[in-house]
Amino acid sequence: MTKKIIIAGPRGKMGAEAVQMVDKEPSYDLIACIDRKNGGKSIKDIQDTNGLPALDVPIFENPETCFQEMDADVFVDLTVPGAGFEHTKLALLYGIRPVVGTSGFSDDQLAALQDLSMTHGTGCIIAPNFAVGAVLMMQFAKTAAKYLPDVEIIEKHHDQKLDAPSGTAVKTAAMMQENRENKQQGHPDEKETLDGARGAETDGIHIHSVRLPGLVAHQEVLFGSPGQGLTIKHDSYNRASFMEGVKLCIRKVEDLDRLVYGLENILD
Ligand SMILES: NC(=O)C1=CN([C@@H]2O[C@H](COP(=O)(O)OP(=O)(O)OC[C@H]3O[C@@H](n4cnc5c(N)ncnc54)[C@H](OP(=O)(O)O)[C@@H]3O)[C@@H](O)[C@H]2O)C=CC1
Ligand SMILES: O=C(O)C1=N[C@H](C(=O)O)C[C@H](O)C1
Repeated sequence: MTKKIIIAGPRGKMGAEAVQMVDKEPSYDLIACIDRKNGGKSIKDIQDTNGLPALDVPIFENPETCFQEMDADVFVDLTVPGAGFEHTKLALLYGIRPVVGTSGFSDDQLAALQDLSMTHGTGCIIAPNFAVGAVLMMQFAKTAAKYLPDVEIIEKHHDQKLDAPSGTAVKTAAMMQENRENKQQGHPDEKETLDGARGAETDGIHIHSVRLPGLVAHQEVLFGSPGQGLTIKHDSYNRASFMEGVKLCIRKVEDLDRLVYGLENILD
């Protein structure tokens, strides 16, 4: 059966990639987009932005009007945390299943969406990373953390990224923490002579964020123990790397009646 899809953020790097992917998939129908700057136009009016095709798909500025007027099955959000949170709440209220790639939600925002999804019995997937290789990296890191509790994360992204650390790094740390003994790393008396030298820290795990032009999305998880090291590394070289994961979420969200956080929970 054809899946009717709404995408928010179509002019963005990920949004434009998702519009192209949905357009090419015979069983998907892109019925609308949400874009705060182009309400009343259609995708063909803004074609060529990040390679958008000339599609006769209406654009809504107001997400609520879009969800009210368009009878969609799935809503895909690829925007920024503030707008993404509001969009996702509204989609759940209107019974449209959200697939959210937007990163940077707070724990409170995640908990609020979890509650809303549960209350309405409407499935929702929030995936910090849609690339299957990245999800495997996180799972391998989780396994390794049981045996090698000394670990640091280096994540590297393009220099247009708004949030740091990346959603992937935060999720990797949380997954490792499920398996890792609590541990103070480094010298107990260590001092930063330059603020931030040791990166950010969550549950004793340090995360270092690199932002450079030319990069897409890359992460290394470095484990150390006396006399040995282990590095688990993943690279996304382009945004097509995320699209199989988006498709998987669009397929799986239909069967859910609650929020799932992370692609690893729905991999076949
Ligand atoms: N889960 C995953 O696998 C991946 C997730 N991401 C995440 O997806 C999100 C988008 O990434 P990317 O495409 O690279 O980012 P871009 O900056 O290229 O695109 C973001 C889009 O969101 C729009 N936007 C910004 N602010 C608002 C707002 N307040 N309301 C509505 N729309 C807004 C922007 O439009 P405007 O011009 O109006 O600002 C733009 O079209 C990020 O959170 C990123 O971390 C990225 C890659 C993979
Ligand atoms: O902004 C990006 O580009 C990416 N964001 C996600 C994140 O914050 O982890 C996923 C991927 O790393 C690309």
